[in-house]
Amino acid sequence: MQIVRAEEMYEWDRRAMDEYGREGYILMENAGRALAGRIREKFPKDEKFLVLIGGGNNGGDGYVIARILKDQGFDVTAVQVVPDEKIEGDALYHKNVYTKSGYDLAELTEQEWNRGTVVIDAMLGIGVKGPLRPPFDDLVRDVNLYGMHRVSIDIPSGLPADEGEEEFEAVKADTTFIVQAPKLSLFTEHTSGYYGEAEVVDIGLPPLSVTDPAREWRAEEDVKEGYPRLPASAHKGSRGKGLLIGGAQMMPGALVMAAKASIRSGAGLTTAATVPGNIPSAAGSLPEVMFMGTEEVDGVISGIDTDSLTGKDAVAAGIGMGRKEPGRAVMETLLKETKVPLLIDADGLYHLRFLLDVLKEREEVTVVTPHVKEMADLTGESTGEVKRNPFSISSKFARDYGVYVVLKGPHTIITAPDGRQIVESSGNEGLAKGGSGDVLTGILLTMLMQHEHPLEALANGCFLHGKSAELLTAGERTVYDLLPTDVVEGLSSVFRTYIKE
Ligand SMILES: NC(=O)C1=CN([C@@H]2O[C@H](COP(=O)(O)OP(=O)(O)OC[C@H]3O[C@@H](n4cnc5c(N)ncnc54)[C@H](OP(=O)(O)O)[C@@H]3O)[C@@H](O)[C@H]2O)[C@@H](O)CC1
Ligand SMILES: [K+]
Repeated sequence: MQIVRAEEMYEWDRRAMDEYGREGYILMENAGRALAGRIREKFPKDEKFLVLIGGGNNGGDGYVIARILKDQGFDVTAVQVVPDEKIEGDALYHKNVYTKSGYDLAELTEQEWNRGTVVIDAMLGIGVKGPLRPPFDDLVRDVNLYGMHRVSIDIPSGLPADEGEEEFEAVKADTTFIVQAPKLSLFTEHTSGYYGEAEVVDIGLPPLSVTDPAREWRAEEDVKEGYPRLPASAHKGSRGKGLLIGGAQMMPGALVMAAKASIRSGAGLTTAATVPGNIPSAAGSLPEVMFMGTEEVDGVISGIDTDSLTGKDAVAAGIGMGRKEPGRAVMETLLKETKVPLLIDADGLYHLRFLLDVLKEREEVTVVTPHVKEMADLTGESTGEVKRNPFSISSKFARDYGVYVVLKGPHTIITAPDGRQIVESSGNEGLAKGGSGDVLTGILLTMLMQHEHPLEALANGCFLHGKSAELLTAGERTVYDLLPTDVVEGLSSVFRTYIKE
């Protein structure tokens, strides 16, 4: 499913009319009808609806919804919150249909506020610009104040559709029925909460690609389709030989979790390279993994035998490695000498910010997997800027350095060097724990070895990780006690449920 900016949504609508000959008022009828259908399914007939209608096409949708619900016998009070001269075009057409149907408009009084049980917010859609002007400033506050169930049409009124805007006042919806395609602000941290429970409603626009490069929200079916099948003749070579590099003397756990996640997610053979002192205990807990010692200074990795890179299908480095000086040279060597996909995470990302010129020179596939803070440090932006602009900041970094970016968060945004983006939303707050990232790194290492396309590999890896958490907390675990190591064990259920034929 495409994730659109406001201007891309308008482009879609315009092409539907200009190229496909669909009249605007028919598109609005279809939109309102689809939306009313969802409202009817969600709420019992004894609810009292208050429909607030604004002056643009969002208000036009509101007129159609109010009429259809009234046609079907629902108790609906409709209020046009702007003067008559503000209603034009397709919205005016539908206002006329509404009034010719014998339906009237009410004044918004204290009584109406108190009578309603569900408010349908069709005041402002994706056309909102700048700070709210009267009467919307007061109306938005009132909608948030009265104790009705708040249903926003397309987008909570006042909320920007795109990323980036910092200051706004908006309806805090309980439910949002999004028209045709999710907008960027559904996925940005400071805006997503305003949507409440969000559902995309297909209003029947012709299937057009309006995002270029493609920007897509992953559905579960896509994962199953895109997942590489293991041939019956699979051997460890065909499943991939991966190398994980990380771990300092005081931090053995990260590498162990990543290695375990790598083999559980299907790697043929995983080798873990770490400081020699960590090997006995790590090897004891992971008999399936091969271990090799690195050079070491002050308890951290200071050098790696580049022969160990030969014969590998992918390499992941940086987890639990520490931030001491010697690590930088190790990362520099890896950037220069790794001829297969190289994934850099955690402390590796810390070192990477001093090696951006080397990164730029690298020609083979490179993947970085930052969370917001790490992304901020890599790009020199503030964490606030990254949170508000995750799509464009990821895209710029991916293009500037020719890398794949996995920006981790409640909605993980995966970006290819050409700017294509996939949002993967599986997972829950149980994953917000030290070690989750290490598990993801292990899974992604395996995915990079098994998929033909890195973007697909990374999206599927994020899915496995997030879905494992979801399945576990739907069963024995809760978001409070879930551990990263549980997520590794939970992979079996994800494979069984979503991948296995
Ligand atoms: N086109 C499509 O692709 C499709 C669109 N569809 C629907 O149309 C919606 C978009 O409609 P839209 O473009 O008419 O804009 P919309 O959100 O109603 O707002 C415009 C109104 O808001 C006002 N206004 C703006 N800012 C303001 C502020 N700060 N403070 C106060 N007022 C402000 C502005 O007033 P003005 O600036 O003119 O005084 C104008 O009256 C979209 O969300 C979806 O629901 C679907 O049906 C089908 C596909
Ligand atoms: K709205």
